[in-house]
This record gives sequence, C-alpha cells and structure tokens, in this order.
Amino acid sequence: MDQAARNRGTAQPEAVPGEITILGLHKAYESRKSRFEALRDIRLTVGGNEFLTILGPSGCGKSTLLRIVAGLEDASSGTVLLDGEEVIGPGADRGMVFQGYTLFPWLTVRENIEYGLKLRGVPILDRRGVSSYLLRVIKLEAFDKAYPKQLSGGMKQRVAIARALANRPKVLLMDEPFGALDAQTKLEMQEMLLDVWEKEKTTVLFITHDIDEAIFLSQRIVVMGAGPGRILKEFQVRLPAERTPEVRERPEFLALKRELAQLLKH
Ligand SMILES: Nc1ncnc2c1ncn2[C@@H]1O[C@H](COP(=O)(O)OP(=O)(O)OP(=O)(O)O)[C@@H](O)[C@H]1O
Repeated sequence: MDQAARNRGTAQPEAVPGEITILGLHKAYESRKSRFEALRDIRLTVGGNEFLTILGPSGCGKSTLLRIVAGLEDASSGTVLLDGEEVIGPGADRGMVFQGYTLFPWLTVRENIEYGLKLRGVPILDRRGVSSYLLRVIKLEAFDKAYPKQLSGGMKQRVAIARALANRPKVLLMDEPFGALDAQTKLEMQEMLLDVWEKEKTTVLFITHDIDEAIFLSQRIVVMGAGPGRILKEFQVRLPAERTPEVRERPEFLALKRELAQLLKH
C-alpha cells in the first residue's frame, strides 16, 4: 500500500491471509450396494486469523469436513478455497494436528519439528532457527533431544503443534487435538494454543465435541448436526479477547454453554 494513500485513509484494508471459503460442499460415501450422505450443502467462510470451532456430535462429519479442507479427501461436489485458490490436495499452507500422537517415534523432538522443512530442502541452519524458536514457543527447549516415547501426552501434542507450525502455514486444522488428554493438561494446552495463535497469526479451524473447550478457545462456533452432516447454527463468542481461566465463570460463557448444550441435545 502506498504510504500517501495510507495517510489519507483512502486505501482499501488489506485482506488478512488464511481465509477459507467452503462453497456448497457435499460428500457421499458410495459403495456398490449403498450410499451414505456424510455432508450436505456446507457453506462457511473462516476469516484470515480467525479462530473458528466446529462443534458437533460423533458422526456428524466434522473430521470428513476437515480432511476435505486439508485436501486429504475429495468432496463429491462443491469447492474449498484458500485465499481464493481452489484446494486440490494437501499443501504446506495448511498444517494438521490430530488427536492421535502422530510424531515419528524414531526422530527426536527437534527432528520431528524440522521434518517438513527437511523434506522441502530447507538448509540446516534455517531449520535450526525455526525449531529453536518453536521449542521456545511450546516451552520444550530442554527436551529437544528427547524421543516421543519419553514425553507425556500433552508434551507430544505440543510437539505436533510445533511441527505443524514449522512450515509457517496460513491455516491450522485441528481435529480434537486434546481429546485424549487428562482434564488439567487439556486446560493448559488450550491456554498454550491461544498463546501460539496470538503469536503466529494463523487461521485456526478446530474440531471438538467439548462445549467448554469450544467456547474458551473460539471467536466463532459452528454447530453441526448429523444425518446428514450439516450446519445447524452459528454463534459469535462474545467474551474478552484475552481468555484467562476466569472467563469460564462469566455469565456470557455460562449462557452460551447452556444454549449449545440444549442445541446438541436435540
Ligand atoms: N471412508 C468412509 N467410508 C464410509 N463412511 C465413512 C467414511 N469415513 C467416514 N464415514 C462416515 O461418515 C460419517 C462422518 O464421519 P466423521 O468421522 O467425519 O464424523 P465426526 O463428526 O468427525 O465423528 P467423531 O467425532 O466421532 O470423530 C460417519 O457416519 C462415518 O461412519
């Protein structure tokens, strides 16, 4: 943008990168004998740097939707755009974190974080720079030479997040990443993720069936229902931008929790 235009206030605001647009998406699993409609007419835009959570019961198609956005699976019809470009397969612009601990057991923490960079031929000194920075972000500097089996579940997921961030993705796609963790670790991980999101300015598309987790983390929540998987309703989370543990006690938090629980019950 031209500085003079900026000063005059006449310039268009710059688009925030990482915008996902999902247009009329359908997905059916078909075999010779049967057809199962997993997703029906999903339309959704996730803004650049937005933290959006998809909340829904088991089997409503959340993971299917995320895999399609990741480019790991094809839609039956419809389109996914990232910053206006059609998604046609996996790409370094989208980092994935799953529930299962998907680290390479034969690589150290640092090597796991650097894996994608090495694959892309990034020189070792640059890789070291990125992994050192991310080890600090996830507060695991002292574990750089440890192997995954020496880490707790929470630590492994922190490494998985750092590994996804190493490619500087525009978007983080997270499929119940904290689903297997104990309650206390889960809360710590949620705070760490918000910290990372703040620093890295990525778009986050997060999946969970945990209502508290959805409210605590998100700016917006989209509720899906099953049979076929579709969007039921969308909620703006009106809580302070800084999510301290106390926000869980606020009347707005509790009111939204009741409303979401009611919707999911039906
Ligand atoms: N490869 C497949 N072939 C046939 N059906 C599938 C396939 N993958 C998923 N499904 C079906 O599509 C539906 C949606 O599955 P999906 O895993 O996306 O749901 P989900 O909302 O993520 O559930 P959960 O929260 O339990 O992970 C389910 O009924 C599932 O059985």
